[in-house]
Amino acid sequence: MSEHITIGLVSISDRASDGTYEDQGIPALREWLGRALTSPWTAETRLIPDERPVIEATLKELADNKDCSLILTTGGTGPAPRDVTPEATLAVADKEMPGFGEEMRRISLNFVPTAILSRQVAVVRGKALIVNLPGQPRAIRETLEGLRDAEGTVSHVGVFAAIPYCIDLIGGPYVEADEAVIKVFRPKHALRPRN
Ligand SMILES: Nc1ncnc2c1ncn2[C@@H]1O[C@H](COP(=O)(O)OP(=O)(O)OP(=O)(O)O)[C@@H](O)[C@H]1O
Ligand SMILES: Nc1nc2c(c(=O)[nH]1)N[C@H]1C(S)=C(S)[C@@H](COP(=O)(O)O)O[C@H]1N2
Repeated sequence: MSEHITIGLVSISDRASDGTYEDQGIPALREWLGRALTSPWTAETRLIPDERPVIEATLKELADNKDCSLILTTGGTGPAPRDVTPEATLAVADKEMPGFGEEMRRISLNFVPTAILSRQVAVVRGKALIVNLPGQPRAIRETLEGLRDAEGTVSHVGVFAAIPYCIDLIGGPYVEADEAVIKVFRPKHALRPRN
């Protein structure tokens, strides 16, 4: 019963977008989603500078015109003057989803004490869930997949566990993932038979 999903992947970095260094954000997002998703998916990718109007226009285009049910941004969530990803995301929001930011900071504190410097937010715009992730490429896996102990058992569940059901609730496709990477949770009444 898996359905196809279009996912917007937006890397927000002055230096990656001007070629100072190679962007690792979009490759890291692609790599993680490639391992995690068992549903068919395609990506709409954008590499853009830390410019609020550009970020807002990109999020609107992906949500409104490109049929993205999920948009993951990476970068620009910190306190530096040019970090404006959360402001741009909130500016295009219909609804704020505070649980994602709260939980990602909690997960990230297991990895770095500077996790509290990320102002990352998540919002719903129309039929799209938009989630900010920090710019460090490794933060993508850390926040989406969560934390494992030495035996590989999950000790802190990543936020991706809640993303498919959120997409169900806003009228998007039914998305499934590989339990070995991330165990998606849905209430019993919302579960569909496996393919
Ligand atoms: N797209 C990216 N590709 C590779 N590394 C990145 C990327 N974005 C961020 N990083 C790394 O993570 C660090 C922190 O990310 P942050 O978003 O704060 O970048 P920054 O220092 O504001 O600079 P910039 O916006 O030019 O990437 C960066 O200094 C860089 O080492
Ligand atoms: N999981 C995780 N979260 C993290 C980090 C990280 O390496 N891993 N880096 C932190 C740091 S150092 C900063 S400054 C903030 C904001 O990063 P950004 O401006 O690149 O989005 O995210 C924080 N959150």
